[in-house]
Amino acid sequence: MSANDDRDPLFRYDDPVFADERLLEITHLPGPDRIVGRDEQMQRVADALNPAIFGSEPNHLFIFGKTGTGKSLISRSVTKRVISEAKRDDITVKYAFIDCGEQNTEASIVKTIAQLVNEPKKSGVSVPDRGLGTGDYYKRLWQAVDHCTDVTIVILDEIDMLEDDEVLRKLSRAGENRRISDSSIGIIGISNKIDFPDHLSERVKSSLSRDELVFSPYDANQLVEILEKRRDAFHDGVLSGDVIPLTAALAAQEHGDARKAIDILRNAGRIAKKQSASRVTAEHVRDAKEKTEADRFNELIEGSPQQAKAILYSLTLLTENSTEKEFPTKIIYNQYKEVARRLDFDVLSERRVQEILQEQNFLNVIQSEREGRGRGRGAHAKHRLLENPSIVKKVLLRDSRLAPLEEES
Ligand SMILES: Nc1ncnc2c1ncn2[C@@H]1O[C@H](COP(=O)(O)OP(=O)(O)OP(=O)(O)O)[C@@H](O)[C@H]1O
Repeated sequence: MSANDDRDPLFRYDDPVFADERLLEITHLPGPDRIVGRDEQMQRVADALNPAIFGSEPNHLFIFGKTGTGKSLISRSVTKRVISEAKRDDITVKYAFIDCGEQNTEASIVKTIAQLVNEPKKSGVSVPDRGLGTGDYYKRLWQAVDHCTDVTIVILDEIDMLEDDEVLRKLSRAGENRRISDSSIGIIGISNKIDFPDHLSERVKSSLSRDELVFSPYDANQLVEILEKRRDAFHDGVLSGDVIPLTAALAAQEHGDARKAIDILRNAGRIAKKQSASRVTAEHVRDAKEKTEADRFNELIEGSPQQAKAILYSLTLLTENSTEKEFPTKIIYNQYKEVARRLDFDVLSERRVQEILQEQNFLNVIQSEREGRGRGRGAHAKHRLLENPSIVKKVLLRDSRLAPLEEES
């Protein structure tokens, strides 16, 4: 009798494809021996954080680069190494990793850092989830930082999504302003937008001295190397010879994006497993690319209201049926009116549609550029999809309220 004979037959207990799928999950932090081609950037981050090892204030640092170029990986990896090195001299370094896309208000950022750092027995304070004003959360943060750590490293991912940059000024000047006396704080800000510092308020710009670092995209060879170092996520012999080079080539098409490469490889394995295939092949990789792009687009529009989806659908129809790529608001509006009627939606005003297009531009779903300058520029903007229309359409039609469009198309 085998070990699985008494298990519930409803489930599967073997995995013929993956040996350890977690190695391909986005939350997985690979060890230094699996990190490829980032020695120089790692050294620069280490230089900025170096004082923390002795309990002194690190230099603040902004890291820029396109998606999937290893910005958060290198920040987290070096921070962890700082923490363990400091520990050898009894220095406590803690870190808070915050995604400003999800938490963008001053109060929620301060609260989260305080909760991550705080040990109530040491600080004598608690940090409740709700019920305090921003000022009170700051007070508890200073208490927590002073009593529970020597150095706190705050990593702010997607820092350009911050609603108010005042939090940067307060965190960076906490020591100087005697908010904290026995501890210090270092900030690592991460962004895809290289011009982000230009948008900081003058107060923050002048008070936040920092180093800056740019991460360039990977080339296809580096992507191959990154994937090779995760090959052990699969059982021996499961990956066909062309799978890794093809995955790397597809991920390098727009820019060398390691996140996309790893996502495609993981999805290819999942598709193969679903089909009960014994090997992952080039065909699985191609299907996985489409799924990866659709999932990514889905993440971008997940929270969007149905009216916004109808507007995007209108832009998709225009894109599909024309050699043009960019369309003025007016044209999109005319198409939208027809789509809204077909869906039995209330028809929004042109001004509202313009606003929604601007929001989608902000979310990086579309790109909007004004034509000329001066007043009324909103109405004269031109918009284009940033994703392949067939993928956009597929994802939009996943929404059951938009599904009737599929039957008619
Ligand atoms: N040099 C590298 N070596 C090994 N794996 C890497 C490397 N760079 C990135 N990765 C992997 O690629 C994925 C994306 O990396 P990461 O999240 O650091 O990118 P990012 O630049 O912060 O992207 P985003 O702006 O989208 O957050 C992660 O799974 C990470 O482990």
